Amino acid sequence: MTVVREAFGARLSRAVARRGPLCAGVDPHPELLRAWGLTPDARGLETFALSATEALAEHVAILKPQSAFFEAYGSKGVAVLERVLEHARQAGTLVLLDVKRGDIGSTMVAYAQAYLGDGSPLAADAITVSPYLGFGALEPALTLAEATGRGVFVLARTSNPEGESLQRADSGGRTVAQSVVDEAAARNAGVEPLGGVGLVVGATIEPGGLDLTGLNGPILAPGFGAQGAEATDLAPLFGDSLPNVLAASSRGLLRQGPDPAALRAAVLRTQDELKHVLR
Ligand SMILES: O=C(O)c1cc(=O)[nH]c(=O)n1[C@@H]1O[C@H](COP(=O)(O)O)[C@@H](O)[C@H]1O
Repeated sequence: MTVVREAFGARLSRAVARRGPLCAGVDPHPELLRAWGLTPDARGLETFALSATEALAEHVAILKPQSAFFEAYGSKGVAVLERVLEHARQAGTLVLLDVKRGDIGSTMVAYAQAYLGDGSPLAADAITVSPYLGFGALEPALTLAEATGRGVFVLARTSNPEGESLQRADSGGRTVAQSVVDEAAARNAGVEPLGGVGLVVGATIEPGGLDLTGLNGPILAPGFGAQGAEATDLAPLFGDSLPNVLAASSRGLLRQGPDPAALRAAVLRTQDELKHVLR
């Protein structure tokens, strides 16, 4: 049964208005577990991920657990991820599950059901998807997300240097990345206050080369913090689209733990920096 839920764009806009545009990543790297005095095993993962979620969730609009760090511990790790999703829900935070899925359409149906289907144990408010098997192959995820009030964030220009040669390649007079932007913009046209098809554009990339003006959707900007991007990089990069940007940071925040007060202080500090830039 599909639960009728308000559209993702509306839910996200409200959350950002209330808590600011920071997306806190929950990336349980083994070295972070060790730095928190935990063993890099399923038990350490559980303590790390649940403590981080508890400390961060109430203070940010959206939380982004990175699935791979949970999958690495097999079924026990996935069970912890399910608990993170539940905890975040209870804290009233939206969850963007970072799984970067993208497959042929018939398989995409199954991925969509797993992460965007009502009643699925791993259902989140939104997921990251890769369009590099073709934007059209994402259709099952886009359709189910829209039907269930969920969102997707499509990789356009990623924060890693290796992405550039593929994403900036020419695709009939525009870059491949721009073609992804244009497809997402077409899906979001006319939706108020914001469409549910977001993009991922790394905060580390050079400004220019991507026209985001017609997107009418959220833009996740990872690379903030540990990968070197700073709040002051956002305005030159995103220009008029700045109000739709979610700055994402994982290790930059998590390295401040395990003290919950220190984690919260890092969130508040980062939100303050963003506030100055985004106004
Ligand atoms: O989709 C993502 O979240 C993502 C896209 C991208 O282009 N670059 C990128 O770093 N990410 C993710 O964002 C997070 C960045 O982590 P930190 O570098 O620790 O802040 C990781 O979970 C990455 O997988």
